[in-house]
Amino acid sequence: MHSSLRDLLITPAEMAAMDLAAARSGIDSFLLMRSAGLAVAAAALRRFPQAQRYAVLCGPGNNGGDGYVAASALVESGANVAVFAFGDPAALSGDAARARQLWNGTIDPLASFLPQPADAIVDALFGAGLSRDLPEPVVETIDRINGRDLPIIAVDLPTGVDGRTGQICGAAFAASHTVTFMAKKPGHLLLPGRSLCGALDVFDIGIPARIVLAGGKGLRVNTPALWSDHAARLDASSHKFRRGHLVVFSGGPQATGAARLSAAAGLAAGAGLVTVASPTSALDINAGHLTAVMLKAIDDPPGLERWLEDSRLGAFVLGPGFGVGERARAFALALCDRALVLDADGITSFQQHRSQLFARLAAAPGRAVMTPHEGEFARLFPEIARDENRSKIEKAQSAAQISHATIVYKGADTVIASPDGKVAVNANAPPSLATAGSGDVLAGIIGAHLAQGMPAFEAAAAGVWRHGTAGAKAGPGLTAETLVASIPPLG
Ligand SMILES: NC(=O)C1=CN([C@@H]2O[C@H](COP(=O)(O)OP(=O)(O)OC[C@H]3O[C@@H](n4cnc5c(N)ncnc54)[C@H](OP(=O)(O)O)[C@@H]3O)[C@@H](O)[C@H]2O)[C@@H](O)CC1
Ligand SMILES: [K+]
Repeated sequence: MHSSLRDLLITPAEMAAMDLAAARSGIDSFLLMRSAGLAVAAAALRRFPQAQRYAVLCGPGNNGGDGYVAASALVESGANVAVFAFGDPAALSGDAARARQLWNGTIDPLASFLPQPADAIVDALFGAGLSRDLPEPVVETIDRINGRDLPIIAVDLPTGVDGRTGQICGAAFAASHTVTFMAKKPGHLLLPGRSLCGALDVFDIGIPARIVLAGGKGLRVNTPALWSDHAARLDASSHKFRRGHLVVFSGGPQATGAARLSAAAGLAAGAGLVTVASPTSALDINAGHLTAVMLKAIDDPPGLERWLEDSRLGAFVLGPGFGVGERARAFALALCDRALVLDADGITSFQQHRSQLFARLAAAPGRAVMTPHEGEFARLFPEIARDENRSKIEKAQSAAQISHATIVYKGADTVIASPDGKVAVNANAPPSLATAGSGDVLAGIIGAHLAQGMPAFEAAAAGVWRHGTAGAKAGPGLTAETLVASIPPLG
């Protein structure tokens, strides 16, 4: 695959537009379907050579067309193949009708398909063109097959997974393997779709990279390619590779641990100096637990304003363990024109005061990152959260636009979106990352990046990636402390 396509995400609508552009440039669309079907057949033979029968399930559109090509290729290679169709195969049109003519065997109705113990199933029922909930007979077939521990190769997407959103349209195959074409789709990365794809292969069927790149809207998988330039610049301009002053705000005497965890993560992630800003009432407790991290008493907004006159303070993390309420709002509003990670209680504090925060962020030239998990996202963006039509990517994009902050919409499929339209989906987080204190560590890493001068989107994307890598390195029994110890180098 062309290297520039490796991290690209293409929605089904963009893919359809690219097909048209490819056809207009003189590329024969049937040859694309042929390449797609051959890639599926090759994957089936390579992955499941022990199958006694390949059962190819074909749908009413081009996904089905890929299935007929694959079925013919499998027979040519000597395999035992049976084809089952949903809908009337005689009603196929265009390339799919042409592909069907390649198939010389019988075509049985989908409803008659009885899985056998040594079957491998090729799922070519619906792919990118799925536009509504699956019809009942298809749902019944999926229910009959899922859970029987048969290998399933999905063509493009497991039938039932919406390629734009990753949501399930009534039911979906749980595939062992998915073969898609040219570039990944959002539904391959967003949950629950990602958990249904099995191993994912992206196969180049011959649409020129320039057409694919021109047709994509800049959706990306979060990898170092997105932000490594900024990391390299830091490396070059800082001989110690540690710089910037990060401030993390502590809660009261009963709630200091979260801030210290963020501070420790910030230090481990490369901030040159880290200060915990603590209420006087919690100074002794914080002092008893801090060594390399400094401590400063900050009790109220006037005290904060005076301290902020020191321009060497680079970036701020506000939220972990801080407490919800008026004080959090006053502190956050005072920091909007700086580099700020607003997390946890800092976000929840604005549940009833959203427009005040968004207006301040719109007016302020700072670098703001907000890191809501699903519950916090719904508190700050209730209308967007409720809209079942939008994908998680689209929700994060809308939230970034209306809030004027970079949004890190957390989860196993974290999405990072900036107000100017940049967006990335993260895919390197192990399930064990969902542990107490994990979010505090993430906020600290992003804060360190901001303190080092990275732009907000890149700071956030790099933070999410390093956090995921640290999770993988710390292993299944990770705690927030081992996570901090496992943060990998930035460059
Ligand atoms: N460049 C590429 O990427 C290439 C892609 N290729 C392949 O093409 C696939 C996309 O093909 P596609 O657009 O024909 O869509 P597909 O998924 O077959 O379904 C469409 C059909 O299903 C119907 N339909 C939809 N939902 C339904 C429902 N719930 N219940 C019932 N019917 C429903 C819909 O009818 P309609 O919505 O119009 O009523 C239409 O008839 C793609 O996934 C890949 O495998 C390759 O061939 C080569 C190049
Ligand atoms: K499919």
